Amino acid sequence: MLKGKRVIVTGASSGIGEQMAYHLAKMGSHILITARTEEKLKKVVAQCTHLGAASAHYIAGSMDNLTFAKQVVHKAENLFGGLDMLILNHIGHTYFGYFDGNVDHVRDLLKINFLSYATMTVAALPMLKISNGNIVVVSSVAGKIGLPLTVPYSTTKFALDGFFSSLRMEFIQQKTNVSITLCIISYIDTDSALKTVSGVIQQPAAPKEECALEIIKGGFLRKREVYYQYHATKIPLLLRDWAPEILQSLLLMNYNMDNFQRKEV
Ligand SMILES: NC(=O)C1=CN([C@@H]2O[C@H](COP(=O)(O)OP(=O)(O)OC[C@H]3O[C@@H](n4cnc5c(N)ncnc54)[C@H](OP(=O)(O)O)[C@@H]3O)[C@@H](O)[C@H]2O)C=CC1
Ligand SMILES: C[C@H](CCC(=O)NCCS(=O)(=O)O)[C@H]1CC[C@H]2[C@@H]3C(=O)C[C@@H]4C[C@H](O)CC[C@]4(C)[C@H]3CC[C@]12C
Repeated sequence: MLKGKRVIVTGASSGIGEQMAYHLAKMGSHILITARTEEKLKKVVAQCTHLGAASAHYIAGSMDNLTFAKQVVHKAENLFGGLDMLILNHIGHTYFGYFDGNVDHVRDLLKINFLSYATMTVAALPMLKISNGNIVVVSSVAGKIGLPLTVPYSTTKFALDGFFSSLRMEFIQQKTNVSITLCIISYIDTDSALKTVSGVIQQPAAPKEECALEIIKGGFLRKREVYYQYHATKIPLLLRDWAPEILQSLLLMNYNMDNFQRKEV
C-alpha cells in the first residue's frame, strides 16, 4: 500500500516504531527513521534495506530539542523532495508509579511527547498538503482514560488528543486534504512495556508486529482513530462516558498492586 511513498517514523530504534519501519520497508517505502541511539538506528536501517525499502535513512537526536524536531522534517525534504506520511511515535522516559509531585518532569515530558509532535506537524504541513498526505499520532488508552501510575505520561497523551482532534476539525473546515489518525493502543509486548508493567498488569500484552501494521493501515486508510486491540480499547471507551464507575472498577481489577514497585521507563 505504501510502495514508493516517503515516510518519517519517530521513535523507530525499538518497539512499535522499529516494527513500523520493517513493515514500511517490506512495502517498498522511502523511510527516514529517528531516535537518540545511533547504533540502534544503524541496525534498523540496515534491516530495512535488506527487507526491500526503496531507501532507508536515519537521523539521531533527542526530541527534547525542538530545533532537532524541525531538522528531522528538513532532512526528509532534502532526501525525498517531499513527504507522504508523518508517523509520530516516540516517547520520553518517565516513571511507572504514583505521581511524585514533580511538575518539572511533567513539563519536560510534555516537550518530548507533545510539543515535538506539534512542531514536526507544523514543519511537515506544507509538504503534506502537496501530497494530500497523512499524519499518524501514536497515543494510548492512557490518553483517553485516566489510569493509575501514569500521571505525567497520561497528561502528555491527553494533550495529543486535544491538539490533533481540534486540528482535524479545522482541516475539514478549511478543506485541507491531510488526514490525521490518532491511534489508541492498549498494552503491547515491547521490551520497555514488559519490563515496566509485567507482574502488575494482569491482561496479556498484544504483539508489537501486528500493532505496527494496524497503525500503518489506519494511517493509509485515513481513519480518524485506530483502536488496537479493539476489545481492550473500544469497549473501555464506550463505557467511559456511559458507565464511568463500572469502568473504574474493571480497570482497577487489572492491577496487582502486591507486585508493584515504582519503575523508571
Ligand atoms: N508498549 C505499550 O504497551 C504501549 C505503547 N504505546 C505507545 O506506542 C509508542 C511506542 O511505544 P513503545 O514501542 O512501547 O516504546 P519504546 O520504549 O520501545 O520506544 C520508544 C522510542 O522512542 C525513542 N525515544 C526515547 N526518548 C526519546 C527522546 N528524548 N527523543 C527522541 N526519541 C526518544 C526511543 O529510542 P532512544 O532511546 O534511542 O531515543 C525508542 O525508539 C509510544 O507512543 C507509546 O506511548 C501506547 C500504548 C501501549
Ligand atoms: C494496562 C493498561 C491498559 C488497561 C486497560 O485499558 N485495559 C482495558 C481492558 S479491560 O477493560 O478489559 O480492563 C495499559 C494501557 C496503556 C499502557 C501504557 C502505555 O500506554 C505505554 C507506556 C509506555 C512504556 O513503554 C511503559 C508502559 C506503559 C506505561 C504502558 C503500561 C500499561 C498501560 C497503562
